[in-house]
Amino acid sequence: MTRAEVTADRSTVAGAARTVVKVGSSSLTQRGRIDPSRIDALVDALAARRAAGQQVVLVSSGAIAAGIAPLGLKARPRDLATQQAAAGVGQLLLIERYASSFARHGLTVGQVLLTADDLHRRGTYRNAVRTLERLLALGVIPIVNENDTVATHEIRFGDNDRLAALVAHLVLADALVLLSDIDGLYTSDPRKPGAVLIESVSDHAALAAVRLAGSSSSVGTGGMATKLDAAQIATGAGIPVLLTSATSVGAGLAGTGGTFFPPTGRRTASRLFWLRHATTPRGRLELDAGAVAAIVVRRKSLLPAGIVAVSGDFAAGDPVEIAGPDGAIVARGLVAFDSEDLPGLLGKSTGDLPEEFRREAVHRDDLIVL
Ligand SMILES: Nc1ncnc2c1ncn2[C@@H]1O[C@H](COP(=O)(O)OP(=O)(O)O)[C@@H](O)[C@H]1O
Ligand SMILES: N[C@@H](CCC(=O)OP(=O)(O)O)C(=O)O
Repeated sequence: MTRAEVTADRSTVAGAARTVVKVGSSSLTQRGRIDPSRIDALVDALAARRAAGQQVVLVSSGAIAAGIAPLGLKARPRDLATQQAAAGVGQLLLIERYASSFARHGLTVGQVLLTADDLHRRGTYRNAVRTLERLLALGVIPIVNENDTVATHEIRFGDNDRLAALVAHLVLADALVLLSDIDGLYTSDPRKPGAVLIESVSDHAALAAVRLAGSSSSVGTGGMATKLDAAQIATGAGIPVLLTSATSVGAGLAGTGGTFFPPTGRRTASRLFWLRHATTPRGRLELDAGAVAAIVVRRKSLLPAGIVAVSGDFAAGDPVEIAGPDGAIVARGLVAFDSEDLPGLLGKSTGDLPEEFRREAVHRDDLIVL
């Protein structure tokens, strides 16, 4: 790609009518507390964007990190219950601070806390979309975080980089800007000599050569790997991504600096887009060859008759992976039965099923072929 083309692509970030901006814990907090000056600097840049008539959705981490000092803790807690308690304390302080900082610009904020389950279920997915759209229409800045006080390891989005990519898809954003404590992706650990900033990534396969280290901060969770996963999810949904430092947010929103990821796929409004990227399917269905052909080639629903084995512990509505006779994963879907009910139904044609179980195991509207 020539430099001129890269520049043209980057202009999509500057001109985006709707942008999702994600900021990490390390860029908002210091020594277990919110750093008000960093919040103000971020808010000033986002408010300037709004003043230019562009919409912004902020995905902000920092709930756990902001709760550390107020709880008298020395470091980020390791156990889930204390993390959840810290998030309960820190999220409130964070939103309070954002609200007063945006108020300096005459802007109102709205808190949106999501769990992965909210996006799995059709009803709550639509609610989330509707609420975000209405907040934006009302001129509010939505501030999204994972609902950490109830999210356990099994039901987490994984990290807020992934959450930001899914939110960008949810609101059909025109750009995703990931802000961190580093000014972009480097060829190797930027704390060591020899690392070079990568300006643009149009071929995700080429990233295999990049050496990724963990987070350099004591409060960040994912390091670079989760940012690259997020960039891949968003660009695959047609959304350009810019990865830059929170201190360069103004330049980043103007499309300069950082690492740019041009879109690789088409824009899609599919509710099931997230399913392709769901971190942890709750179970697995193994099919016979006929059932694989039915769902993959003929795009039919999956009936209990075509399932030969079930594993995992799941409830109706949960995401499961679907494998062929050779064990290869061919699809993902939202299963319509609890795991304890399915084994007794396998191989039976619909007419032979007890009346209360006479339905598809995975409806084709809830199925995504990989
Ligand atoms: N190849 C790399 N390029 C850039 N940063 C890297 C790389 N490998 C590891 N990192 C580290 O990843 C960190 C950012 O991740 P993290 O701390 O989780 O951020 P955040 O809290 O902003 O989400 C950087 O501070 C950097 O030290
Ligand atoms: N939801 C968590 C953030 C988890 C997370 O991904 O943090 P980070 O790596 O700083 O973006 C919190 O607010 O503490």
